[in-house]
Amino acid sequence: MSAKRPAGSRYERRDPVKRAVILGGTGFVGRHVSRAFTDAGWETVTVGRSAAADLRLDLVAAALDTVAGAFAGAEVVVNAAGSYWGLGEEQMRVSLVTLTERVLAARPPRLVQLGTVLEYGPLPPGRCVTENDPIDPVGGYGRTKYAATKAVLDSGVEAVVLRVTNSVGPGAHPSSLLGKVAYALLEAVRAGRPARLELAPLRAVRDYLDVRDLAEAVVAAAGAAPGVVNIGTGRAVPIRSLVNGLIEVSGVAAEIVEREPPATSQVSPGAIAEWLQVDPSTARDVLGWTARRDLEQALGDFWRSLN
Ligand SMILES: O=c1ccn([C@@H]2O[C@H](COP(=O)(O)OP(=O)(O)O[C@H]3O[C@H](CO)[C@@H](O)[C@H](O)[C@H]3O)[C@@H](O)[C@H]2O)c(=O)[nH]1
Repeated sequence: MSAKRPAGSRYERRDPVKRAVILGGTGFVGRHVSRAFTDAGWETVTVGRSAAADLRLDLVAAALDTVAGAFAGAEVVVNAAGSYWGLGEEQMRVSLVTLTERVLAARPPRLVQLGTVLEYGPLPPGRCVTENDPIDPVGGYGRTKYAATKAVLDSGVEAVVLRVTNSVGPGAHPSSLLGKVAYALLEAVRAGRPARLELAPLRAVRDYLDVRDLAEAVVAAAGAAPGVVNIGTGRAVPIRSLVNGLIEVSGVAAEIVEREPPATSQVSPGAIAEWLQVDPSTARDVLGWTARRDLEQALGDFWRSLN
């Protein structure tokens, strides 16, 4: 370790600022990832299709040279890109797998790939999902995310794949369960009436993270040994309690109506996994990371971010 010099001295030498390129850096998770890197002293470049991105780029359509150019000067590239809400499996294949293949073809110096715990097969209630559990995704989302992970692991690019559980916090997607609830509550506030929340039966018990904890896991992964790491809290909570918690912080009078959706409708990417709890020990040992925020805060901050 070098000796400290007085600040402002002409001998002062700062470490060069490291650059992280965040693909999908204007999305729900990507925005928080970008913020966490900035907070940790990194320079960040967000890449995405929206005008809010530092670099506006469609990673599927752009020329490979252009994608490679986006990685210039980067120490690490984070892949948090790819839409999936409301998309069929074929469309998800393009938005998640083709996109990842193109990122790999552009040879990032180092990659943190955001995968999902839905890449594993369903586990019996009470069991924690570990990195050694069988890969047997049930839905189209889990299958396509796994195909993207496999492309990463087979590519020879130095990469950490994070298999992530559900997350909530400011900017949560309007199509997610908690997004739907929050926007319905907001509409009710604006209309000055109680909310009526029509939902598929709230049977699931899931491991939920504050998205800002997830973002810190990504920063920790930027310097970690290559491999696959599951990211979650290690605690499964009934999603009904999260819905009720959100209603409570909103202060809006609400009626929940639970109804089986038609067999043909896709409720959620992970509707099949009713029980989901992550074993957080690899994340702790390999990344030195543990979730530390509580969900009440995450729900409250999400609600306040909409007002
Ligand atoms: O009306 C509804 C809507 C959803 N759910 C359930 O609520 C949970 C959360 O659903 P949702 O917010 O739609 O997200 P998931 O399908 O769980 O997918 C999220 O969680 C995955 C990991 O767990 C991530 O990989 C995905 O990116 C992320 O969108 C799931 O168990 C759903 O079955 C209901 O019970 N009723």
